[in-house]
Amino acid sequence: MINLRDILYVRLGTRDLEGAQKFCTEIVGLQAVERTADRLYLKSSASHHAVCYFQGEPGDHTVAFDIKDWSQLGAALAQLQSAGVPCGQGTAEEAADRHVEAFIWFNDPTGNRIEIVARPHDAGKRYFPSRDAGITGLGHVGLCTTDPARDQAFWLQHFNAMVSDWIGPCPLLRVNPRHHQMALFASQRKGIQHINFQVAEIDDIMKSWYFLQSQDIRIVFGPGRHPTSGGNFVYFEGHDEVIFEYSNSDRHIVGDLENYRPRQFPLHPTSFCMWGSKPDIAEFRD
Ligand SMILES: O=C/C=C/C(C(=O)O)=C(/O)C(=O)O
Ligand SMILES: [Fe+2]
Repeated sequence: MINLRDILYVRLGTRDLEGAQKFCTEIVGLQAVERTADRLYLKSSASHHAVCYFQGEPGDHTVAFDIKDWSQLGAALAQLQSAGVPCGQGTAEEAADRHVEAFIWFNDPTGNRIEIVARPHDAGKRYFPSRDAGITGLGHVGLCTTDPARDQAFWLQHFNAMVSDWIGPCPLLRVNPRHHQMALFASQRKGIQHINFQVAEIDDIMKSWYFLQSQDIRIVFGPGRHPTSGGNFVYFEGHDEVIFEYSNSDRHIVGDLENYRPRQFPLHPTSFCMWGSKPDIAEFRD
């Protein structure tokens, strides 16, 4: 069993680093902390970064989690290798690029690239955004899956992942008490379906909703409220058509875990939004 602690960062290929920087700083409210000819690092908390754009193919996505016990990284790789999962050890140069001490990578059964990180670097500096969106940190990703049941079984077999709720066949998974760090949404493709940043309060979501509209940003869902995590949300389309979400979900699964039963929500619009907002997102349509 590989014990993960939390989601740490995403890596996104782009052919336009300048556009990514403009969108993420001026619209999303992330802080650019480092920019080279082929890299852009953006932060949303005390961690060195939450998003790294690299010069590459749009759609080339990676999601990283940090491992609870850094000494178990080798054992994690051995477990994945012996199960025949495509995986490998990151080089020292690749670790430096990620601002971590060490990492391994693997592909989930859909083909999503996942990295498991040991000893990620803290910044020693506060997150100081250029736009006050109220962001408190990277919350979760929606990850595309070509077979939700198969990929759920994979995550439950190898990791400390637990199902918090389902929408249709799609599980919302947690590796710590927060309601979810990853949701697997059925799709024809691999890659990140949306990137969630947590914000402090509903006011931040509504202020952003007005702000995004004033900037002609395409709102693709919300404002609304998820019955699953209980969070208020707004989703919008960003650079390279990547979808971003702000939400203020504060549901934690704690207490009598033995008897916790994940709730099954039907694949129906009310399971995505209890206020009646309709998503304009392929994977959220029933
Ligand atoms: O609309 C479905 C998504 C639900 C939630 C939630 O409960 O917060 C997400 O944000 C998600 O799974 O991405
Ligand atoms: Fe989400």
